[in-house]
Amino acid sequence: MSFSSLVQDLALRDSGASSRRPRDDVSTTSTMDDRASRMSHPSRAMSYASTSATSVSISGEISSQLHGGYAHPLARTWQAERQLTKSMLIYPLFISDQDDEEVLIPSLPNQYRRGMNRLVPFLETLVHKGLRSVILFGVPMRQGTKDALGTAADDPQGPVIRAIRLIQQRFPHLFIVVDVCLCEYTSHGHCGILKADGSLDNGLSVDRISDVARAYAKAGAHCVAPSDMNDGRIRAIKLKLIEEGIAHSTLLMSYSAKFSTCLYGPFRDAAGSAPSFGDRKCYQLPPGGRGLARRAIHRDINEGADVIMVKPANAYLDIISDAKDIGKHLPVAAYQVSGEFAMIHAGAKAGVYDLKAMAFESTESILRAGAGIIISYFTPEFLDWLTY
Ligand SMILES: NCc1[nH]cc(CCC(=O)O)c1CC(=O)O
Ligand SMILES: [Zn+2]
Ligand SMILES: [Zn+2]
Repeated sequence: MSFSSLVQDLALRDSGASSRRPRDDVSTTSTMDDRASRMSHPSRAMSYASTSATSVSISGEISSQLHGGYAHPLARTWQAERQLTKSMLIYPLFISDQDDEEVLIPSLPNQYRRGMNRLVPFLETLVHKGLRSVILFGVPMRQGTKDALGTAADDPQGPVIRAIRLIQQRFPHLFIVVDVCLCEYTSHGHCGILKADGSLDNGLSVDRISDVARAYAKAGAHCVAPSDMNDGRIRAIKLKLIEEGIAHSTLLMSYSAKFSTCLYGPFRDAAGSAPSFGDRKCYQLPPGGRGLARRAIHRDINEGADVIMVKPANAYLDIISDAKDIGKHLPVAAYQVSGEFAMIHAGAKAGVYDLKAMAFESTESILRAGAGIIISYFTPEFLDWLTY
């Protein structure tokens, strides 16, 4: 049989099939019974046999038939290398030093800044729905708490250390990540200690940041995640965890590829961490700097990071893919940041798309790029939307 007559033959058989049932609605109307009867249909079996009998390679008209591979909803899930599950999600919490506070953050839809006394009832509901992990950000609201050294960051009576202890005690199965940075605690709002000329003093900053990380880990954090971007902080933190005898039980997640972006605006509103002068362009990465991100990822792996993070996520999928490629032996995390979340909400509100559909699509694209851990403000919604 010639190739063209084979194709004609297959086309005829196909049109025979479509006389029983319209071809196009396979995905919506096919039932298992329907499927089973088609599978065992003798003419079907013959057409497969005749395909292999001729030495036609799987090309052209035959390999162009893709729809069968994803007609069924289950088959569609098989097309993704990773399925979104509840255990991939980390939920950001803003913890204020005003114990009774529960204040909506205007630029960050449905997100609140909460004091200690509001934490347990709020988390109770989420834990019941399957929440596995949170990332904590401390927000000192009290006047006079901030200084040039960010002293309040590791205050044992400050919101973060108290929240670590409380959460660990009340929700022993919740994995506690703590963001480690000074910008929420410094009077100038930068992510470290400054020199007289206003630039970061890398040595002093790394020393201070690693002390803060050690304090959080000692208080019971399962994971410390430095977001400051000072050079060499991963190594310094790892050494202090080893010195403290807790390196074996503390995960070190590095914000390795953290870009300087306009997408952190709502977070800075929430945490009150906008710099009082200048910007973060000399320590956070320039958005075009793919090579720089690759170098930072390599460096942090060599310095002892257990997980590498890319942030923001959706506009940086190539970086996530690079991270997966460079860090073959490490899990990759991605942070869908405040501005991305606010943007998705704004689009939905403007009628551009359905919020849930976009929440899933944006998250699935992050997984597709290579991340297996996602820090997401959509976590409470996903706990409702996902079954496991
Ligand atoms: N170092 C602080 C920090 N840690 C996490 C975020 C951003 C998170 C978000 O936008 O959701 C920021 C903001 C910044 O660097 O200015
Ligand atoms: Zn910072
Ligand atoms: Zn931070």
